[in-house]
Amino acid sequence: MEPIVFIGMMGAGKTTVGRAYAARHGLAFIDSDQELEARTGVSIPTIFAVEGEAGFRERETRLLAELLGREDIVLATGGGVVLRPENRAQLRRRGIVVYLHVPPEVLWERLRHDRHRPLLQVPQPRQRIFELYAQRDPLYREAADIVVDGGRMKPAAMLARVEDAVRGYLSGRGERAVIAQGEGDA
Ligand SMILES: Nc1ncnc2c1ncn2[C@@H]1O[C@H](COP(=O)(O)OP(=O)(O)O)[C@@H](O)[C@H]1O
Ligand SMILES: O=C(O)C1=C[C@@H](OP(=O)(O)O)[C@@H](O)[C@H](O)C1
Ligand SMILES: [Mg+2]
Repeated sequence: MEPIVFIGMMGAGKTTVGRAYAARHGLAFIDSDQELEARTGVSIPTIFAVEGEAGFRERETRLLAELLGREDIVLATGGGVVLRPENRAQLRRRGIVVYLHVPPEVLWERLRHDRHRPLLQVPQPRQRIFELYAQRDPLYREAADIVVDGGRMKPAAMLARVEDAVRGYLSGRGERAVIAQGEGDA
């Protein structure tokens, strides 16, 4: 099966929910940012500091193309992966793409003390989240096969919604209904 790919804003729960989804379904989990950190040996903030956002985006695009070629993985992307049209096209071509949609005020509650996201190290981080949301929400919707709405819900509740949505999506694709049944029973 092609990769199940989580997209959405910083703090939407891509890493948290993606890892849990993979564990429940016996799939390998890869987080794009963690993979970049493992390969470069430095943190995401350090990549931004040394190469700028442009350097980070180059690495992100190359890695996305590579990982979308794999089978039977769950991929958590970084929030900015949809910025490049070529990435959106790749996502649409290959991958079951799940947009975790979380409103910006909830994202802010989760991220206000976070120091690991370089784009939020600005004087007005709350405003920045709202701006990024306004810019990116249409791009996530463009790239997604499935949109899952979340708000102030625990990761387990979000995971349950994702499982329902993916199962429904797969069962609408003919032969994949068999796979979806198996996953649902797991
Ligand atoms: N459903 C949720 N409810 C509350 N906190 C969450 C939820 N999902 C994730 N979090 C927390 O929000 C932060 C960001 O989650 P993360 O999975 O890293 O998001 P992303 O990878 O989309 O940026 C983490 O501290 C995580 O523990
Ligand atoms: O939104 C973004 O542009 C970014 C999101 C981060 O990932 P998360 O969405 O997992 O926080 C990480 O890729 C980098 O800091 C840039
Ligand atoms: Mg993440």
